Amino acid sequence: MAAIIFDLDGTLVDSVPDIHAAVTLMLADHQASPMDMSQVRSFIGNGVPALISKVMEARDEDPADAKRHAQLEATFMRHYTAAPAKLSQLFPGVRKALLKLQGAGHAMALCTNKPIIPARAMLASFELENLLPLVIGGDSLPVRKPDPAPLHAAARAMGADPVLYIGDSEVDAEAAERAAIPLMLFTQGYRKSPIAALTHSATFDHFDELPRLISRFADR
Ligand SMILES: O=C(O)COP(=O)(O)O
Ligand SMILES: [Mg+2]
Repeated sequence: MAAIIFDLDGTLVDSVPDIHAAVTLMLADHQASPMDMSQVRSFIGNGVPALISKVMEARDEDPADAKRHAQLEATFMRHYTAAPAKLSQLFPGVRKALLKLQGAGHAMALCTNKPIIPARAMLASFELENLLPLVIGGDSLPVRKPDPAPLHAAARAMGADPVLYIGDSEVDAEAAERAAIPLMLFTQGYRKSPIAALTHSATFDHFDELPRLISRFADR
């Protein structure tokens, strides 16, 4: 029975609204004007330090200014951990699909570049913590996706074979390829490239399709 690893932002949860809200509060605290939601969405995928660097670049600040970067990151995290799941929503069908997969006996884990504290808080808000008890966050290991190590760590912890990965982005495709784990690409997330540009084993547009897709894939 295949074990399944899920990405979080842009895969299970449309999390941009809360990330955008925390960026807006961070910018306000540092006397800067807000940024629109679509720009913030394009900065998501490589974790919080990369998000802060991209915000700095967009504002003609030098992301290599470590002191300024650390200040902004601390401000962002203060706002974000206070409300990681106030405006965000699960993508349609996520809960039903996870319940179905759990019922079918699949071991499941979360592997996200989001720091572990807001990642766990988000799972709790959506009452998914029992479905995804194992969480590898962006700060759980010295490296994050697209390094394959977080996927390997999740796979090892579940101790099951084969393993499938469900994600939405360029980062997920690269991590899966480097980990030699098949990726099922959710097409409605935060990907910036065309589907064909990303290495994947299957695609799906709605979580209602996922349980059948996984059982067909595992039966091959
Ligand atoms: O925090 C990010 O930038 C992305 O998070 P994800 O790995 O859950 O998509
Ligand atoms: Mg993602």
